[in-house]
Amino acid sequence: MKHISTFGASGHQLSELQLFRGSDDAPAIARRLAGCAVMRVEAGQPVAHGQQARLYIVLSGALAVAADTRTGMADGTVSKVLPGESVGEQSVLDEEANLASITALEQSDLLVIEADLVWQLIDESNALARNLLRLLSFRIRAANAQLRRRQKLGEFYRQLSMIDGLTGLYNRAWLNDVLPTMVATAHGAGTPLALIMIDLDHFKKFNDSHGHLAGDQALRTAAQVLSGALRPTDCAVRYGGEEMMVLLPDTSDKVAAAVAERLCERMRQAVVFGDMRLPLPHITASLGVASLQPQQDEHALIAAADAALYRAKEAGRNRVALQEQPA
Ligand SMILES: Nc1nc2c(ncn2[C@@H]2O[C@H](COP(=O)(O)OP(=O)(O)OP(=O)(O)O)[C@@H](O)[C@H]2O)c(=O)[nH]1
Repeated sequence: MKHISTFGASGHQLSELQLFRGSDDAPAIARRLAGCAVMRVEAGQPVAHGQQARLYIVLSGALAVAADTRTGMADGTVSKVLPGESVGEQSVLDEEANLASITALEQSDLLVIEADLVWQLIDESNALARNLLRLLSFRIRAANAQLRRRQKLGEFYRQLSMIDGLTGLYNRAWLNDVLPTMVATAHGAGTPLALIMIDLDHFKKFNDSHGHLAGDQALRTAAQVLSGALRPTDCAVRYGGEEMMVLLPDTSDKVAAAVAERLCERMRQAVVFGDMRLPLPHITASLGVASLQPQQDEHALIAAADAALYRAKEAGRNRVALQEQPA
């Protein structure tokens, strides 16, 4: 940055500077600014702002202001500051060194106003105070909008990490996150909670006979059967390889058993296409149903459904087994 002139000698007018628009006593303010430095900064060069808080007003050229790098808000957002616009007003107001990284996009001439003088001018000029408030309000709105965008993006990626890529069902991470709350809610409200564990039958054989890609397609088909057969409040999860799970909040054991029978039947009827012309053999599934018992936690609920599933396999597969009732 090179000192090339003062504002008074630069030929620029107060009316060019947005922050001073509408000033009641423009000549007096122009006189106060007359001795302020005009600095030249070459394209690509940083605007040195050091520890001293200063207000920079672009007289010609353009600056790029990158988002704050120290507070972790840096996300590649760059705003452009054009002639008449200012940068650094916030550092002047909160007396913090400027955290943004400012560089010249082209050769630029900048009016530099030291913090002390900015404060004196705020005391003297209502127009400057008003313009500053407007500018800050605009900046706060822009920052809020950016935060909201970032939150939405964060939520999007969070949800994405909870979805199984192959089937589109919720994954184990989602289950670990949500099931403890579902169990606590059911205990707290005294409402039932049912869980159905589903395992495709002889799936190893299916894979071995038709290939892993056909196996993947069968898993997708099974997931569609589950998603298509449930109420909006029910959730389907891919629990592991060919093991899936359905959570049925507020559902009695009798209703859950009926749902499991329906899923078993639809699974039997589902058609798996290896490609569009070639239907593969039907798949079947074994299902184990459990209902949340008093004092039971999520692990015990899963174990009960797993035990029922095991009995369904033992009894010949392609069927539903209910949890054993306490004697
Ligand atoms: N294609 C495909 N196969 C998978 C995937 N995840 C697990 N598997 C397969 O699922 C099969 C599960 O086999 P097993 O646990 O022996 O059970 P099974 O052959 O279904 O026999 P039963 O459960 O006793 O009826 C294994 O061959 C796994 O490789 C997957 O994402 N895609």
